[in-house]
Amino acid sequence: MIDAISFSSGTFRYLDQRFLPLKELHIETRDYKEAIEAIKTLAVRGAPLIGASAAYTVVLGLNAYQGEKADFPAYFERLIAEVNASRPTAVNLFFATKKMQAVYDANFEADSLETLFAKMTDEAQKIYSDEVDNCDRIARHGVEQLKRDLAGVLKTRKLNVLTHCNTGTLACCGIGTALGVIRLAWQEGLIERVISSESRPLLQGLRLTAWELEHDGIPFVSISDSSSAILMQRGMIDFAVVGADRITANGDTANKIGTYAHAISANHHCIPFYIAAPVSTIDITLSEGSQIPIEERNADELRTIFGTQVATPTTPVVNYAFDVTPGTLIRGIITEKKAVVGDYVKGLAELFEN
Ligand SMILES: CSC[C@H]1O[C@H](OP(=O)(O)O)[C@H](O)[C@@H]1O
Repeated sequence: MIDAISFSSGTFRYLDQRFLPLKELHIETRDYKEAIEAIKTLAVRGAPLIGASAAYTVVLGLNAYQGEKADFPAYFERLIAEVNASRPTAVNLFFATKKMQAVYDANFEADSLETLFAKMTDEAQKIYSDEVDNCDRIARHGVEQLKRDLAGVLKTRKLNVLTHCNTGTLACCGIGTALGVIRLAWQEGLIERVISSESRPLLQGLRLTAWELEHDGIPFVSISDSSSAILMQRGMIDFAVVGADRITANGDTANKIGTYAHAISANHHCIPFYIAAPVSTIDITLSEGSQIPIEERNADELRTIFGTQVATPTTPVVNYAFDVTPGTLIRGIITEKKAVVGDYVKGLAELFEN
């Protein structure tokens, strides 16, 4: 499997995704500020991977602490705030730092700093390994949902699937969320071809999903984001499955910019549109999608293409990194616990009941 991130002996190691697919550059760091910068610049990216990276970043911060135990609470509060400020939309980041905070809250008083830091390091590793396992479960639930919903088509032929951005190992720690569903469906002989939309402006689809699909030998084509509608109109897409950065209690879903347009087209053409995401991406505290903070990124991400100026430096730009697809356009939300279909308020709430 692709080695997107790892943590051992106090060192955070990551594959710098900004240079893929043309260069595979692995970076090692023990500096939490460098790790924060890697998240900010999308050297590491993808909601579940951002969560695991955030947890490892906290551990780097712990290992850098040289002070007395009495002064640690103030240091830790600043550290968590710095990590939380790195990117605003993917709720997995905050899910991870809350998990680290919980270990701190439960053990700070009783433990030495050495013992506490060891427990928090174990928690970070668990966050990572849980996301690896979640991908396998999401893939299974997703394939079973496809077999139910597309049984008619599957009687005569395999399926063509649209996906957006990158939701594979580079984004999720394991086989992927949406791309995990696609990988397992391919292995089970259900997939004819993957349609991977480029995902401007940072091209996670054209660069990263294409790289992962080529790595696996899965047939695909890359398309411009605006081409999905004509392929649907021509019957070239049977379903769509994408990832998520934050899902609210009613099923509204924030995902890479361009997702909403794909969902509108899919709805117009009666093509099922699925979200695949771990429960760690669901923010049950938000009732609907307008409450999700949408990251706006640097205008030069549009004005230049990987260092080549393509618009004037003063061209006005609006650069939202995400959009929100209403739950009403979503056929099902595939999680590691189950596929939630229909009443999202009830179905998503049940995921949090023991
Ligand atoms: C399963 S990753 C979820 C999500 O993260 C990506 O955003 P980014 O590349 O900006 O980190 C994209 O929205 C994926 O669908």
